Amino acid sequence: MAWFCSLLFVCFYLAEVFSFVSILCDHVFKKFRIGVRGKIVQAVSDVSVSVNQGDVFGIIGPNGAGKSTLLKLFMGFIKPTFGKISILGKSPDNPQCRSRLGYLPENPCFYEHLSAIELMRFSAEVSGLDPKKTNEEIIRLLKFMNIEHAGNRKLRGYSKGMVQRAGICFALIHDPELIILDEPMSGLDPVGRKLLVDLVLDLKARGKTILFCSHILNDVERLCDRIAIMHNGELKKILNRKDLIDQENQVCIRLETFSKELSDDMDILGVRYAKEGNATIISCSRNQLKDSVNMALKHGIRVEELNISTHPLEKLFMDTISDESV
Ligand SMILES: Nc1ncnc2c1ncn2[C@@H]1O[C@H](COP(=O)(O)OP(=O)(O)OP(=O)(O)O)[C@@H](O)[C@H]1O
Repeated sequence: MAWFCSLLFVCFYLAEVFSFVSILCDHVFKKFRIGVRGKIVQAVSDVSVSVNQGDVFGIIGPNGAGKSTLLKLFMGFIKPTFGKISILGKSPDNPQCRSRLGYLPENPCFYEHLSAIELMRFSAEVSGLDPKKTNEEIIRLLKFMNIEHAGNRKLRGYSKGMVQRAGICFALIHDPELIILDEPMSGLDPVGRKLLVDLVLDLKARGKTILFCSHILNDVERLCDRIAIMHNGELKKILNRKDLIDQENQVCIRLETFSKELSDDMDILGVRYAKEGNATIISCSRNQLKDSVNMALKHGIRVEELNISTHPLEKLFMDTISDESV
């Protein structure tokens, strides 16, 4: 087993060297000490994950799960108590790596006396972007996020959603390879959310790597190649598109009586039968639905309820965080 782990680790590093991996996080822990007695909060606990170049990777989890702390560790704003993080093949606090990163914090707090254009120009200069390209990008991004009419106005006069839009432009002005967004949908109206979805898809099409955390499962579901579920500082599960499709295919049928032929919970050819009070609950995939219902009707058993999974991520999320044994 030990040799297998070592081999896996070597493979991880080789992939990183050849730039297939944008983020590598290896057994990372982060503790905070709070209060005069130095009580310990374990914000991140033994998280190992890798994000491949060109992927859209989402992190979801309840409030206080450790999502923002993990993103701050990736950005190098705080250091892990234990474990190793590599961003674009370098340490997160390496300046060369910083200029290739774009970041939107959870609550953007910019100098309010600057306009959105001044803010973006500042970011572009710090990142060493060609001044000619800077002007083009400023216009393009302000237009894309639909705030070009307010580009010269001071940020102190912006609404929450406008600050968020300016923050997204700020994160992208230097055309970074890796974009880390903490709650990017926060404060955006439905039009703004749609713009952001289009923006993420455009960035993905251009080969960028995007990592974001969000509570809006709908957006996470439609954008991400992989989704990590965090709870109590731990990474409980990583889902891919196939997991979502499998879940979407799930059907739950409630029959009015418990079949006498079923002595206990049973699994027959992928169809699961369970007792719930006097009823039978059948869980199967959509293509088994017709046969399962026909069989019940043939035996004169009435179908009381039929549930077809329409929010696969929500279901997988709720199951994961309610199952403490995971
Ligand atoms: N600087 C800090 N000092 C002490 N505790 C902290 C600090 N930052 C985060 N924590 C604690 O770490 C835990 C994880 O916080 P974090 O902000 O990462 O959660 P989150 O998943 O982003 O939550 P939310 O969805 O509410 O934004 C929480 O218990 C929080 O109180």
